[in-house]
Amino acid sequence: MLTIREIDTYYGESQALFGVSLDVGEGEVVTLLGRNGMGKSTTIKSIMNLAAIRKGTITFCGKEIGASPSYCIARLGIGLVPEGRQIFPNLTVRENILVTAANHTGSAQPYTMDDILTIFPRIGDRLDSFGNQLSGGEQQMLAIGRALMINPKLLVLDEATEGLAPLVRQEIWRGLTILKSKGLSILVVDKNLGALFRIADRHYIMEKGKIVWTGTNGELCLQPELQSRYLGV
Ligand SMILES: Nc1ncnc2c1ncn2[C@@H]1O[C@H](COP(=O)(O)OP(=O)(O)OP(=O)(O)O)[C@@H](O)[C@H]1O
Repeated sequence: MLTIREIDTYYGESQALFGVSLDVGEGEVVTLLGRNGMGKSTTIKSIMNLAAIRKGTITFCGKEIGASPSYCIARLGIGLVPEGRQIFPNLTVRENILVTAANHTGSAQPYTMDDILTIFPRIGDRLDSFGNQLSGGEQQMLAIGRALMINPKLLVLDEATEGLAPLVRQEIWRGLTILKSKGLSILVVDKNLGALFRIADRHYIMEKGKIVWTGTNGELCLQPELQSRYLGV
C-alpha cells in the first residue's frame, strides 16, 4: 500500500534522512522506532510532502506521491495525526470532527460521527466544548477522529500517546486496536513498546536518519539487546 524507496530528505542544506525505505501493507500495523531526533517525524513529514524529498520515491496505492501537495495526499487516503495534534482550538469538538469529513477514497461505509464516538466514547461527553478546553488525551482522540473522517486507507500517527496519562493511553491503544481489527493500515510512531508489541505486525528502527533494523513483532520482542541499543529501554 505504502512503499518508500531510498528517500533523502533535507532541511535546507542539512540532510535528515539517508536512503530510507519502508513498506506498509494492506491491514498492517507498522511502527517507526528510535530515540529522539533520529528521523521518525521527518519520515512522516516526507510521506505527506511536508518535508521535500530530494531523492527516492514514495508510492501510495500504486501512485507516486512524492511531489503531490499534502492535501492531495490526504485525499488519496492517508490520514495524518500530527505531533502536537493541531486540532482547531476555536472550533467545538463536533466541528473539529466534521470540518474534514469527506469520502474522497470512495469508502463503502464512510465514517460517521457516531463511529468516532463508539471508538472514543470519552469525547462524546465533550461535543460542545472547544478544542482548547480539552485535555491532551481528549485532543489526541479528537485528532484521530478527525483523521478518520477523511476515510483514510492508511492512518499515520506521530507520537500516538506521548505525554498522556496511562488510562488515556490505554483508551487510545484500544481505539487503534479496534481500527486494526477493521482492517485499517496504520503507521505509528510511539515510545510505548509494551503497547506497540500488542498491536504491531512489523517494526522499523531509525538511527541518525537511517533505517538500521527492520523485522517482525515477534523478532523484536525476542531481542532485548536491540531494544536497549537503539531504543534505550
Ligand atoms: N524543521 C527542522 N529544521 C531543521 N532540522 C530539523 C527540523 N526538524 C527536524 N530536524 C532535524 O532532523 C533530524 C531528525 O529529526 P526528527 O524530528 O525527524 O526526529 P524524530 O526521530 O522524530 O525525533 P523526536 O522523537 O524528537 O520527534 C534531527 O537532527 C533534527 O534536529
